[in-house]
This record gives sequence, structure tokens and C-alpha cells, in this order.
Amino acid sequence: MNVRGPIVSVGEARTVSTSYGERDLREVRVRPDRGAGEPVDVTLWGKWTETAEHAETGMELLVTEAEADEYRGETGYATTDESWVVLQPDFLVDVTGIRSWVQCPRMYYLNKLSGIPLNYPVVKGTVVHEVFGDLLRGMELEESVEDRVADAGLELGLLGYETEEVEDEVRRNAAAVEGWLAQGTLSDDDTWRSEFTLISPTFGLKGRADALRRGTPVELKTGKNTKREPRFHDKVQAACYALMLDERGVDPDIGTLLYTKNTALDRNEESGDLAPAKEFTVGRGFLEFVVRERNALAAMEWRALNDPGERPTVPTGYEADATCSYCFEQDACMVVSGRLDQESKAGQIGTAVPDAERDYFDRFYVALEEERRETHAEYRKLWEQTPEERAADDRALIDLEPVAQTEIADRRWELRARKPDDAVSKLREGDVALASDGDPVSGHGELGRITELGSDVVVVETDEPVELRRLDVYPSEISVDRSLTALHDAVLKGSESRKDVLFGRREPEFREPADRPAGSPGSDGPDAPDAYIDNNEAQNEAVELAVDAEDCALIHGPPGTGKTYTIARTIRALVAEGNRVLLSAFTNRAVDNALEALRDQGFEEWVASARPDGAGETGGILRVGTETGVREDMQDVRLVQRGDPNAKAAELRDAPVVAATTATCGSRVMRECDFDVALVDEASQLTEPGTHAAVNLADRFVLVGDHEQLPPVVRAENDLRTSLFQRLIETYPDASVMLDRQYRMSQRIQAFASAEFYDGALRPATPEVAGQTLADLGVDPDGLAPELTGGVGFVDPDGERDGNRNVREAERVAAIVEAYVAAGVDPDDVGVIAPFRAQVAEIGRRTDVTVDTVDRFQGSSKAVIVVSLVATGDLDGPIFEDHRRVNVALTRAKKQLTIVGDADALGSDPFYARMLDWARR
Ligand SMILES: Nc1ncnc2c1ncn2[C@@H]1O[C@H](COP(=O)(O)OP(=O)(O)OP(=O)(O)O)[C@@H](O)[C@H]1O
Repeated sequence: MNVRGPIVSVGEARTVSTSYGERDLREVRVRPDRGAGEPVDVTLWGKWTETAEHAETGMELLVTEAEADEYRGETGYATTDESWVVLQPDFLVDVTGIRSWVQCPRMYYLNKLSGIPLNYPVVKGTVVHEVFGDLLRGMELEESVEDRVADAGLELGLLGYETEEVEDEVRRNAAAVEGWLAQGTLSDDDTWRSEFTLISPTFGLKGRADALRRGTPVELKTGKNTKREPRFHDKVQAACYALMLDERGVDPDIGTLLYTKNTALDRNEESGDLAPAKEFTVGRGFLEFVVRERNALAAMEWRALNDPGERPTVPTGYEADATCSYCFEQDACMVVSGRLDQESKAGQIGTAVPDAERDYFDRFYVALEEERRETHAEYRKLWEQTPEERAADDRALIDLEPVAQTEIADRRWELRARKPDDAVSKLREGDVALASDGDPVSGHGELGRITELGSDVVVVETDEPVELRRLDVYPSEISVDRSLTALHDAVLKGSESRKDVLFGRREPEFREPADRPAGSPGSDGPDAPDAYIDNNEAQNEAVELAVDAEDCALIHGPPGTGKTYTIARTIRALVAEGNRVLLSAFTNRAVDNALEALRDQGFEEWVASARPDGAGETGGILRVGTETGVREDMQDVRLVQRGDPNAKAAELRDAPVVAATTATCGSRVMRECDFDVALVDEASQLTEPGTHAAVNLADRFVLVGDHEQLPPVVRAENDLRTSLFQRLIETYPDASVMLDRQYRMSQRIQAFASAEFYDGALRPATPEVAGQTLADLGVDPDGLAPELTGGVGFVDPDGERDGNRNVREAERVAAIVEAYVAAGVDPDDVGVIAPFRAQVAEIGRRTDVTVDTVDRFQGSSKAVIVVSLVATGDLDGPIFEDHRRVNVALTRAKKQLTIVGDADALGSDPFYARMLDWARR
């Protein structure tokens, strides 16, 4: 049986004589049933006592196949020969993490901080892996090499490599693999699978195996190994996959490592065994060793968050007996130790950062690790929840019916399935999701990208075919990983002058208008225009602040105040002064919107005439992002990674404006770029490290946002919830401008938000904006019920909340929408906002107009908006927890806002009582 629960206490190590001789043991007291049961003792025998050394009160322990024994009337448990002992099984360690941990625990930590940099071995390694996958899928070597090297054009160009030399090297690496595949080592009944995603609930592991051959793991290494045996840490990696396969009931007895630089041609060299494939027996003892190492790692990670010491406990390098002088990471290791004043076996170089910076680093390191735990909790739901629960939680589409599996370009697969037409989820087109045969953990699962998601169809692209019966949200750690790297870069590599501002040691500085280049607004000279924007004072001031900023500028833009318009003008003014600008935002949508505004303002034509030399091939704008992430109308300026290395690198290096999401800014390619100014939209929705990912790449930065609208989207309750934008605007109000004229809402609609959120400072930009009504849409208001007209109205349908829905209210909302449409409003001009996806679905079933959650509506608007509040009795739910969400919901409408809810419930809270008064006025 399995015993699992939090540890209450850890006993002393003892040695006892048994019929098998002297044996070590250690007792650990746990509360079974995840802490609900009465404490029991579990005896860990033999080498599992090493795991007990890492165990501490509060950690979770899992012992599988334990046997029960009675001792003095109490039931205890003990490990058996079949037992696995796992510490913190909920902490999912990545297999590559264990591999570096076994080399040196500090290397594991350093890899987390510095990410995977862009370097030739990494890029070449990726290409060789891809070619390997292609060979397994039956592609010709030559075709694959050319294709995959071309795909890596951009990265190779940035590194200064030419196509031919890389092709040669990849060909040489892949030839060994091809030779081995062809050697007859394999018979016809060999079954191969490439790139296999595995998650293990028992061992707390996850990873992607390079390949499986007859159910045993095969790992590819782009290197040479002339020993007979595979390298130790390579074996560890293969053994991790073996463990995960073992959990699925396969019993892999061998593991294979393929060393691509071992070429059979060299075989008669004296240097050793040059066969590319090296097999090893995956014995029980080795697997136990791997589990113990994984436990040591998980225990360190637990201590980093739970150790009562002042600073997170991180590895020093003394844990391993590796020799620092042989380590490639030695310099990086010493620098990090020196800068953060950490104990390390390699020693320290450089001076330590000041305490305030060190505290900041530690605080956010812990906050990000907490966020990682929350992400792991999301993974856990993949096996803890039933498919129905997951679907009800909007995290999966279930009961899909496979319709077709089609092989498409690059030997990838397009999977098409029919979906029940009322099924909703968080999944959207472009998302990477887990496609499976119905069981994503123990069945067959493949990661793929959703290319189409209609009301009754879903299409996913994957590397391997799967019977598409279920599609799950795949929780990604990439944002945590990239944020840690951004934090590292900001604190350890950031300029002193930048950090003076970030850490409150100096006010941001601004250039005098007179120092602007001749001809710019405000500069001396006969031809200089008066303003950057001549019809909106606050917007003009915002552009001035941004172009004059020597450190940073903050633009606060309440709803509809022309943030996007101002951003476009700012970029143009910055480029006019010769700056190279990074345009970034939290979402692809905001990046594309800002680019659209820039293009609408004739930016490309202007660049072509003003900077004929430096416009680059794309007319001055380069959009970096995936094909599915970037909007159709921006595909023409999207950076395609494939192509001639030099041309690709030049494209990225020369473009005056590069646009990418902040997540993409943390990629290894973008980390190679530098800019004069980073301009970040939606900055109030970004965590501090998330913002650093973009601003680290530039000398100066401009943040645009509204901290009275949605805050950063994070799972953990910690410092990540406050944006850098908000902190800086509160610290340096003089470095900010608030845009105060809005171009969206009628006077009546904007009144509440202005009073509650913007100190009454928000005003309609023009009389036309202020005075808009339903009548502008050709609608006769007299044909509608009075509460549906007059700019703002309130309707109480007398509904009843049931979970996250309110059916009666949904019916009423649909009837209201119908009334507007019947009165002549174009359905495209109507939008419905509800706080829960369940209610969104409930309403969506009854109407064809756009229905979505608040979070999805941020940044957009409609002439007519109906808001369904759902709550009756108590006010709880995401919309009520945070007034900023209400601000967003109430500021989407231009001409008519109709609020539907329970008057009694709303009246019980002063804020909502004021809202009710305003809506009913
Ligand atoms: N100075 C201006 N002169 C004329 N029109 C303007 C000006 N500023 C903004 N607008 C117009 O007002 C509308 C709203 O502007 P924009 O889309 O830039 O707002 P926003 O603040 O980005 O909105 P959101 O709150 O949705 O992010 C647009 O149609 C834009 O062209």
C-alpha cells in the first residue's frame, strides 16, 4: 500500500542486526491521507535513510508498496524491496534539472537563473535533435539537414555562422545516427516514437524524452564519448524517463545514449569506443539512486521557500564532489556568488550588490518559486480531477470525437475532432495544449498548438498522431523560468544608473526641451512645430516626457484616453531622434494594436522618406512572434526565423522598431538584442520581473498602463501582484502623466469610473464623445424599455445564483440583447460581460453577440454593453474581490451600458450601492 502525508518528525539514524546482516534504518512520522489521518511511523530501510537525511517536518513524504507491521499495538509501516520513497511528490522536477543537479547542485540553480543563452552548441544541438526526429519519421538525411538548418537561420546569423559550415557539422553529427539506424541493429518490428511528453505523479518528474524504441528511452547527445559506458549524468537522464515509463507499466530494462560525434569511421582510432550508441542496463539500484537525487533536489527547493533563515537556501556546490576547475560554469558561478554574496565552492569574484538589491532579488526569487508551486498545482489537476471536473473547471475539452489525422508539412500532424458545441474552456486558438486519447497522464498525450477552435470543431497540430479525444490546458513554467532570468539580468547585470532609479536612490531625470534635436517640437528653431500632439495637452505632455526621459517615463492611461494613439506618436518621435525602439506588451493583441496605430499614422512611409538607409526590409517595423500569435494583418512584417543567416540577423539588428510580447522578450534570441528605448504597453498587467524582461534590453524605458484596471495575472498571493508600473508611479509621480480625456464613453457612462477611480479627473475629449447616445445608431429609444436607454441603466431579473451561473439572469440578458437588436442595433455593436466563464457560456448559448469575461474584454469596447453580475445574496467572485475588475467592466461601453444584477445584494456594499445609485439615476 502507499503511505503519503506531511512529515511530523524525523527520527535518528540507527543500525540494527537483522537476518540479512547489519541494516540502516530511520523512522519518519507522517500524517497519512494528506494530513487528515492519525500520525503513523514509517521505517525507511537501507539507502532510503539517505532520503530521510533531507526530510524535514512539513515536507510531504510518499512511500509506495509499504508493508504494515504491528508493534506494541500500534500499526506502523516499512519500506519493502518494491518501495519507492519520494519527498515532495507534488514538486515536479524537470528531467534536465536532475541531470545538472547530479553534475553539481549549484549548476542546477545557476541554470535556473541564467536560462539557456544563445550559443552555438545549444543551437546546433537543437538542430541535430530535430534532424534525429526527422530521421525517425522516415525523412531523408539531406533533406532534413537543409530544412532544419534553414529553420535556424536567425539564430545562426546572430551567432555569425554560415549555412554551409553548419550543414556540414550537422550532417557529420547526424550521419552517425543515420548509420546506426541503418546498421541493422534494428529489426522491422522496432517501434519508434520521437519526442514523448511524460509527467509522473508518483516520482514528481516531468520531461520530454527524445525518443522511445520498443518502449525504452533513447537520448541523443551532441558530443563525443569514447568510453564504453555512457556518461553518468546522461544515464541519469535516461533513467528518469525509464522511471516514468515504469510508472505506466512498461518495464524498460535498458537505456540508450546516442553520441553524435562518435562516428563509425573513426572506429579504429586508439582513443576508445566510438560506437555512437551506448546501452546500459537500467537496474533497480540505479533507479533508486536517481529517485534519491531527485528527493535531495526537491528538499532543497522546499527549504528555499520554507527555511526560517533570512535568505533562501540555495546550493553551494559543496553538496557534490565535482571539481570546479573542470566546470564550464565556473566563472558564472563565481560571479553570481560574488554579486549575491553567496557561499560557493567555486569562490566569489566581484563586489556584492547593496543589501536593498539583494533583498529585492531574494524576495522575488521566492515569489517566483511560489508561483512555480502554483503552476505545479495546476499540473496536479491533470490527474487529481476527473475529466468532467476538469471540463467544469474550463481546463479541458472532453468527449471529443476524432475525425481525421492528416500528415502535413515537416512531417507534423493535423488532428481534427468534433467537439460538443456548448463546450467552453480557457483554451484559445494559438495556445499550446495537451492533446490526448482521453488520458493525458497515463494514456497517450502530445503537446500541440491549437490552430482552429470553432463551436463544434477543434484542430491541433502535433509532432506525432494521437486519437484526439481530450484537449487540456497545459500549465507552462516558461513564464516563471523567463521571469527568474529577467530578475537575474536586472539585478546582477543591470546598469547602476538604472538600478538607482529602480531602488529609489535617485529620481528619474529628464532632458530640457531646449536640448531636443533641432526641428523637434519645443526645440529652438524656426521650423519646429509647437507640439507632438496638438489637440490633447496630456497626450502631448506624455510624448514629451517619453522623448525627454533619461531613465524612464510613466504614462497613465485610463480607459479610452488614447493610450495606443499616444504610443504610436511616441514611437515615431523617438525614431525621429534616431533611437531604436522596442515595443512590447503583455499580450499579442496589444502589441498588434499598437503596431496598427503606428502603421495607420503612416509610419512606414515616413521612415522610407526620413531614413532611407536604415528602414530595413520590412519598412521599419519588425514583429517578433509565432505565426499563430501574430495577427493576420501584421504577418507581412513578422520576422520569419527561417532563411539566410546573415540576412535574418541583419533584419533583427537593423529594424528601427521591433515589436514583441514581454514573454518573447525573455527568449534567447531577444536577449541578444539591444535598444535605446523600450516602450511597454499594458505595463500594469505585468509583474516586476515580467517588466524587466523587456526593459532589460534597453537604455531607457517608457511604461504605459492603468493601475486602476486589471493587475498582473498570477496565481500566488505575493509581491508579483503589484506591477513595476504601479510601484514606480507611486514612487515617482513627477515622472508620470495621466491622460485625462477619453474618446470612448458618453458623459453619463464615464461619470462613475471618473469619480471612483480617477479623482474625477477623467473627461470626454470632445462634445461629440460626451453626447453620444443610442440614437446615433439609428435606434428610436422610445421603442425600448426605459431602463435600457438613457446611457446607463439597471435591471434586476430576480434571479438566483447557482454556482457560477444565474440562469434566469442569463435569460434576461439574452432578452435585453434581443431588444437592442430588434430596435436596430447591429449585433456587432453589442457585447456582454460576465464574471464567470460558466455564465459566459450560459449567455452565449442564448445569443450570437460577443460574450466574454472581464479579463478578456480589457482593452476593447462596444457601442452597447450589457454586464451580468450573477451574484445574489453574497457578493463574491472575481469581479467583486477587486474593484479594478468592475472598473474595466463598466468602461467598455460607448453609448449604452446596461447592468443586470441583484439590487439587494449590491445595495449591501457601499461601493456597489453608489454604483446602483448612479445606474438608476
Ligand atoms: N489626440 C487624438 N486626436 C484624435 N483622436 C484621438 C486622439 N487620441 C485618441 N484618439 C482616438 O480615440 C480612440 C481611442 O484611442 P485609443 O485606441 O488610442 O485608446 P486606448 O486608451 O488605447 O484605449 P484602451 O483603454 O482600450 O486601451 C481611437 O479611435 C483614437 O484614434
